[in-house]
Amino acid sequence: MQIEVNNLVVSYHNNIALDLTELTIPDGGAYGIVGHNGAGKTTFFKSLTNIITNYAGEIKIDGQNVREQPAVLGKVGIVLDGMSVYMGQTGWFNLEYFSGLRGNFDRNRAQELATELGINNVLNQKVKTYSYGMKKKLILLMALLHQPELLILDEPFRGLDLETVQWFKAYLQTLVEKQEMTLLISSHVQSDIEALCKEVFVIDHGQLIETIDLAAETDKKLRILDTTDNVRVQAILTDLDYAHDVLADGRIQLSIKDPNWAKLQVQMANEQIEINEIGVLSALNNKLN
Ligand SMILES: Nc1ncnc2c1ncn2[C@@H]1O[C@H](COP(=O)(O)OP(=O)(O)OP(=O)(O)O)[C@@H](O)[C@H]1O
Repeated sequence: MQIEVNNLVVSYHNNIALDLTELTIPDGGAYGIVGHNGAGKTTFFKSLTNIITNYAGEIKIDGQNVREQPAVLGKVGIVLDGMSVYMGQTGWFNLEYFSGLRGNFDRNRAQELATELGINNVLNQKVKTYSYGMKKKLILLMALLHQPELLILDEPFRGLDLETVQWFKAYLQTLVEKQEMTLLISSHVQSDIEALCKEVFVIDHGQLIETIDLAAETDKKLRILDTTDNVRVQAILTDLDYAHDVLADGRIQLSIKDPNWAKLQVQMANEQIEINEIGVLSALNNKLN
């Protein structure tokens, strides 16, 4: 589902929390919304889904104005961090109750998804007996029940164990690739965003400050190089006419796609310069936390 935002301004008590002049998110694929704490990510997600409606400007999903034609949100699933469910009721009760709000409940589909998510055996228990991860999976299940064409996930991995996060990422990738879902996801963890998203929108103080094409970044194969003699390596790079940058801490940023990469390695070996570290440089560095 395509999202179009025009002149969106959201304020809390006269303080502007979000001010997006223009933002278009194409249909299909996974997109990251990143930014420091308080940047406006959750506010953006809430506005997209009519949880917040008191704003100036316009939001369209698949050409429908969400405030005026909220039916379009029937195809949208959202999981906000800290979303609440009825803790004193069972998982089944919550699934039926929240599905009922949308008008129908497909028990078989719920059962299938619960099995995939590994929470089928706890659905008869009260939610207050669930672990944090189980509760999060229950909320995800609610969002997936209606086969959303757009899934919005706010910090979906926070508090989950590594194994669950890995499973969850693979599951989301399948949804995006095989079911052509559009995924909008926020996370403060760089590797999560890099693993899933092809494009990332960076929000700062409520404004869109940058759009990063992660696929193109990966193609450039930019690396951070740290060696036993970075000063000498810089001189070699200059001699080789090898495009590079030097970071404040002396490490060197270069592309291993450069035709001189092999020559550099030979020269370093000849001069007995060793590589301490060669890490991936991401355009996302320092933009998430
Ligand atoms: N209900 C509210 N009342 C008043 N101010 C709010 C409210 N919700 C959010 N804000 C303010 O709006 C701004 C944006 O908050 P928002 O929760 O959208 O940020 P965020 O990018 O999701 O942050 P985080 O990464 O910490 O979750 C912040 O300055 C926050 O303090």
